Amino acid sequence: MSAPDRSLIEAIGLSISFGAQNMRTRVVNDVSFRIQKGEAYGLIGESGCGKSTILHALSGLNSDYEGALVLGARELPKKRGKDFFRRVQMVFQDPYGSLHPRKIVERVLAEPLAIHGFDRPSERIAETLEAVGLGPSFRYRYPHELSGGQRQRVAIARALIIEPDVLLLDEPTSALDVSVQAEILNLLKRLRRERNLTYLMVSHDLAVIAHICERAGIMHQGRIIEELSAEQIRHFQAREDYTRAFLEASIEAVARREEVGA
Ligand SMILES: Nc1ncnc2c1ncn2[C@@H]1O[C@H](COP(=O)(O)OP(=O)(O)OP(=O)(O)O)[C@@H](O)[C@H]1O
Repeated sequence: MSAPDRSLIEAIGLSISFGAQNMRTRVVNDVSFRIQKGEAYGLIGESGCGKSTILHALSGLNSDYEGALVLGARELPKKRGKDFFRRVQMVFQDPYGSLHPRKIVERVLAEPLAIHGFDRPSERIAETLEAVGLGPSFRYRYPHELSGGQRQRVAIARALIIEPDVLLLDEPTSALDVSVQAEILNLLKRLRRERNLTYLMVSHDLAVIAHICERAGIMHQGRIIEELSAEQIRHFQAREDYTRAFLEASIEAVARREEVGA
């Protein structure tokens, strides 16, 4: 596959290890990929293959890595600055854990606006709630008054409200029921189109990746063993035996998802 011409995000020889000295284990091994501006790129593979570890390094949650991570042609410093967080926002898997239980939605959304010095907070909160499909009444609710899908919408609104360029999506639908997953995936698809966002999405679910992403890196034991387009995924056009077996094991899930229109 030819490399994208205008990459916004790039990982170059990324390696990540955990543990002290002689107990150190390398869980991400010399991983490189490029994501074009406006593209949705997926990282997929079995549990424990290193997907979330890559996302955590890129998001600034873990600065203990080797290799380079690049945003917009500039290598990112290990300690990310405020501007990085304005441009790159993360949405986590667990919508229950990621919202503070004692903060109403309005406060959840007002905080990033204040941190990054945005004007017109009240209008921005109303606009963003509407963009994620929540009416004005949600503004004054606590997380415990929301369903899992509604919480994930709030988490997406919190990420979007400061107008980032990039969303890092860590299994954003895997904690939700299948019908709700479909709604959130469709929302993410629409938001990317409307706002020209760039996505890096991690999932163990091939159907989710094939639905959202144009390309994906198939991971196995800390490495990207192959990159495929969504089209190649749908047609099982894999070079590596491991990828073919992985695709075949996921075929039913992809077919089911297409039936429900997610
Ligand atoms: N903070 C940590 N300390 C030690 N080991 C870790 C740490 N975080 C992750 N690991 C290990 O690194 C490996 C990769 O984990 P990672 O969470 O990136 O996998 P994953 O592909 O995202 O899988 P899953 O979908 O199950 O989260 C696993 O073996 C995990 O146990």
